[in-house]
Amino acid sequence: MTHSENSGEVRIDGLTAGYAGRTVLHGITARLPHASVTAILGPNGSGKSTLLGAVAGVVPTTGGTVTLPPGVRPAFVVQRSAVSDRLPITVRETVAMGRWAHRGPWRRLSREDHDVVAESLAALGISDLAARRLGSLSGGQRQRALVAQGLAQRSAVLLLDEPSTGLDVPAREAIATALADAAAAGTTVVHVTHDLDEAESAGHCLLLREGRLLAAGAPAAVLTGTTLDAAWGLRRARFDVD
Ligand SMILES: Nc1ncnc2c1ncn2[C@@H]1O[C@H](COP(=O)(O)OP(=O)(O)OP(=O)(O)O)[C@@H](O)[C@H]1O
Repeated sequence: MTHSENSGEVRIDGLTAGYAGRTVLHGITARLPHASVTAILGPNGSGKSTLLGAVAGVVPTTGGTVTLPPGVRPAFVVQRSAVSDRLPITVRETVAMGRWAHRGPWRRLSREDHDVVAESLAALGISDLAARRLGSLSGGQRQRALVAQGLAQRSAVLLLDEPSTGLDVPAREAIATALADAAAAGTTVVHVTHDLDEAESAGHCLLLREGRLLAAGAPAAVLTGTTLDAAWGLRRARFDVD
């Protein structure tokens, strides 16, 4: 991971990464634009989570570079299934953990920390759930809490792995609005999604197939019949063409 002067975008150049000697990403070069929401799409196993993990710094890279804005430590919201529902913590404590990067876990939260936690809860519409135990929540409520934890980190780069998968429309809309607001405030937001409608409302899209970048750019340019056909064979299912 290297740092250099840039506007806040994330640059990925010739990135190769994988697990235990097995290469999953093969020379990905892409930009994740500043103050925008980027959607990463692709079939199961195409390397979306691996790419996000490599940008987050939790998946080791074997070649190429990820260049973050100077001094930035990305906020990373993992898949809900990766979080134990047995953790004996409340929603407020879960979101407050997002401040640990700033305070360290054993320091008292400052007034500013408390304000950021309250704002993050409000942004996801879960202020009324603050005292509930995380493990007692529905999947959608828990996912909102995890996104709020990501927001509370106030990082310039916010990475989320399938934040909306399996959620109902109000939960999806709450998350989409919170991400759009974060981008409008200058955050580089990147999320993995399987939802083409969600990708269409992003500012930028990356489409992966078998660990390679098939297309990148504005949703209208990436989500065409030709590219979707190449990725999934979906052309006839979604577009009445040919
Ligand atoms: N921790 C791991 N250890 C070993 N191999 C892994 C690990 N995580 C993912 N892989 C492998 O890497 C490849 C890409 O997986 P990845 O999770 O990045 O794909 P994805 O596009 O996010 O898939 P999905 O849509 O199913 O979530 C797959 O073949 C997967 O089996």
